[in-house]
Amino acid sequence: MSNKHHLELTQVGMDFPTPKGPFNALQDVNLRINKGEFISLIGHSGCGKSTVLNIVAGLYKATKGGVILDNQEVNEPGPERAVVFQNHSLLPWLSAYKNVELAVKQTQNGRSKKEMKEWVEHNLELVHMSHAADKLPAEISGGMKQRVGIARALAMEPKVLLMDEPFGALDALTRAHLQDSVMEIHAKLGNTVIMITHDVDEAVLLSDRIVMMTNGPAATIGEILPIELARPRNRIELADNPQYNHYRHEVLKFLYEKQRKVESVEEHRKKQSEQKSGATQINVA
Ligand SMILES: Nc1ncnc2c1ncn2[C@@H]1O[C@H](COP(=O)(O)OP(=O)(O)OP(=O)(O)O)[C@@H](O)[C@H]1O
Repeated sequence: MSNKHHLELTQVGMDFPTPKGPFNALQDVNLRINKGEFISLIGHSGCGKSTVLNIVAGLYKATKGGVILDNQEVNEPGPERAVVFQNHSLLPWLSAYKNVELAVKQTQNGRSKKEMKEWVEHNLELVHMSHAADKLPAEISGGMKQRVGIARALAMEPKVLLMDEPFGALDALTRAHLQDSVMEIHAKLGNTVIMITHDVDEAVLLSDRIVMMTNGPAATIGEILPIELARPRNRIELADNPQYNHYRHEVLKFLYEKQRKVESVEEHRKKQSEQKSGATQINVA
């Protein structure tokens, strides 16, 4: 069997059951991702980005098509696909160290006590959180909690790191620091990453390719923009780089000309609450 592509989404479609009948959120989503690629998903609120991510995570089952990771069909959540959500989701009664340790214990890691300690410490070090290893989530800032969430995901040694607006709730400066850390970690570990973002600069700075989604219903991939900027990337140098600005412009053009959102935020929220009525809650920006 061919192993050319590491992660493949083929003809993925998703219908959600609603009181008014099935709602076709996604249609014909096709994407081939290579090992080590950093992919951003961008598109207007409600287009289906989280649905795509949740299908890759194995949290949702596509109603059409499917996902293959290293020649194996994805049918359920697994430690080889770790997820980082916008709201860290750390266990509040466990220290940063214990939160990471618990995640590692859930994988079949076969580490001795000493190796486990070294591994947890190593992952906290990667996200620059060694100094706060013994703090509870309530004792650290939002940015620090997000760092621990990333350490926890990385410590599981996932083949694919899935991030749903990981920096969405952070102030601009903290966000910039975390983006730099994620770029550093990606350069070091070479994980495959899929990240949802609403931030055009973040998408251009971090990605190898930006996947731009059309508005729903029946949302799909509208365009894919390869970002051919040399790494390591420096945000200050890139601010004056014409190629960087060209990429930014392409994404903005897609979002605000080609896929201009006609629906107001109010209409979107109303529609969402009607559709869900008791279904799983998702984050709305
Ligand atoms: N469990 C569900 N039941 C019914 N409809 C749903 C469900 N989950 C999502 N939807 C609908 O599917 C569409 C895509 O939702 P999704 O959350 O994937 O969008 P998104 O692009 O991630 O949005 P945002 O950027 O606001 O987080 C929306 O119209 C949403 O209302």
